[in-house]
Amino acid sequence: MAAMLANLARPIKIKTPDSDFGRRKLSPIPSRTSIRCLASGKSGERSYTLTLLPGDGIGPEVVAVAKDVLSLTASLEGIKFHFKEMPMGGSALDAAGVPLPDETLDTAKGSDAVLLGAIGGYKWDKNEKHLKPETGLLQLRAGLGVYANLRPAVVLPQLVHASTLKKEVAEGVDLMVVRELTGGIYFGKPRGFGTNDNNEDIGFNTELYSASEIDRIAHVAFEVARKRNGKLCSVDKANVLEASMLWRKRVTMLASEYPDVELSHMYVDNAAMQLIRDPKQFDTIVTNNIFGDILSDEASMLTGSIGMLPSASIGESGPGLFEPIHGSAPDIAGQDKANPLATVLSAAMLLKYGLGEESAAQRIEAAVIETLNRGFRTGDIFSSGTTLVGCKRMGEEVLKCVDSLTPASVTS
Ligand SMILES: NC(=O)c1ccc[n+]([C@@H]2O[C@H](COP(=O)([O-])OP(=O)(O)OC[C@H]3O[C@@H](n4cnc5c(N)ncnc54)[C@H](O)[C@@H]3O)[C@@H](O)[C@H]2O)c1
Ligand SMILES: CC(C)[C@H](C(=O)O)[C@@H](O)C(=O)O
Ligand SMILES: [Mg+2]
Repeated sequence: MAAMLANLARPIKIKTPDSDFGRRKLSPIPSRTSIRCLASGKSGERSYTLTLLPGDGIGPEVVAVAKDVLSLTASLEGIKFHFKEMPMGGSALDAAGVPLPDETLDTAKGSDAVLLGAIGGYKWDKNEKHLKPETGLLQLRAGLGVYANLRPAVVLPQLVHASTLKKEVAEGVDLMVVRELTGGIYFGKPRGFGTNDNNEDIGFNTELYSASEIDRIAHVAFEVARKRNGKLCSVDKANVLEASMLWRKRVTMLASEYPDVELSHMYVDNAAMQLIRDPKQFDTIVTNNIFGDILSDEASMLTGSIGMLPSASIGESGPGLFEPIHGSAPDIAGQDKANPLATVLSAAMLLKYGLGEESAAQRIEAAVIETLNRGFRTGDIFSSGTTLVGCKRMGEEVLKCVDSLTPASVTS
């Protein structure tokens, strides 16, 4: 992680007429190039094993698009990918009886990076906890040790009209949610079911953080904020919860190591409100697992749709996990209606932060922008005057743009 943080990504500069990714510093996340080369001895070699976990619902639809985009990009950029597709979530439950088979975790651990679609669905909703697709996802995150989940929410000028917020509120939003991913109430013990003194059924979970868990996510957030606008807002519920009181104490303590970062604190209920009232007041937000889950879904709607938000999850070492923030969307699964762009942009994050392949990542980001410039929209981001397309067609249009970009039009 230290090497990764030392090698912070430069802002992306893409020479496409209407793109302003370059000005926006769209992906100010630490690059993992140096740590990867140190860890795998792969310096100079441009051949990678990628584990693909399509999952359930729209997962296979959006991962198929991202795989095609990765394959074409690789051939144009002189990279070799060896894809290993493994079962995960509900489809793994059906095939192997568990949501995360050992072979899936082992393959993921042994690869250079992991791309996940989404898991879950009505069929498995009533399963016992250990047999839920969602449990498999938590096991995957814990197994890979990816404690830092970076969820950028950027309102692209092409999609301002797709936002449910007024243009003047949404326009120019560019924030990063740094979500703690392997601790808190998702993992805290004790948890379970039981009965109380009145013999009434109870369910309980524990919001639990150790100082070291808070410190490591705070360091990531301070570093990310330092490379953005130097503003970090830590979101907690320190007026009520002990775990949040410790969170605030540790984050405040670490601030002295980052004098160039302006730290503020906000209670989560207020943060949820402020994100809608005036989202541009935020730059980098750091928060715990559950608040980050909720606030990032909220932030996604500033950008027009949850179908636009990618994410990168990283740990101290080993492969990163890259996934859209959305779920398996059972309401539209199998209908070719899903927006694949969040997964395509997650693939770009994989290239940039998982593999250090910046030029390839930029090619994909530029292709997404160009596809939007050409007016193609899935239903979730459709507005009048644009062309409504399905998931597959959107993928085909992105591929055309990947193919038509010349090295001269994609520079770092
Ligand atoms: N990381 C994951 O795999 C993940 C994340 C969230 C939810 N889930 C699971 O997904 C299932 C459904 O959960 P949910 O309905 O609360 O959340 P969801 O994100 O799947 O869907 C919420 C809404 O957003 C829409 N949507 C989501 N992604 C879209 C896309 N790419 N394009 C267009 N529209 C999109 C859906 O149609 C739905 O109306 C549940 O089983 C849940 O546990 C998984
Ligand atoms: C499916 C669920 C376990 C997951 C989470 O809560 O982390 C999802 O909502 C997400 O945001 O990736
Ligand atoms: Mg979520």
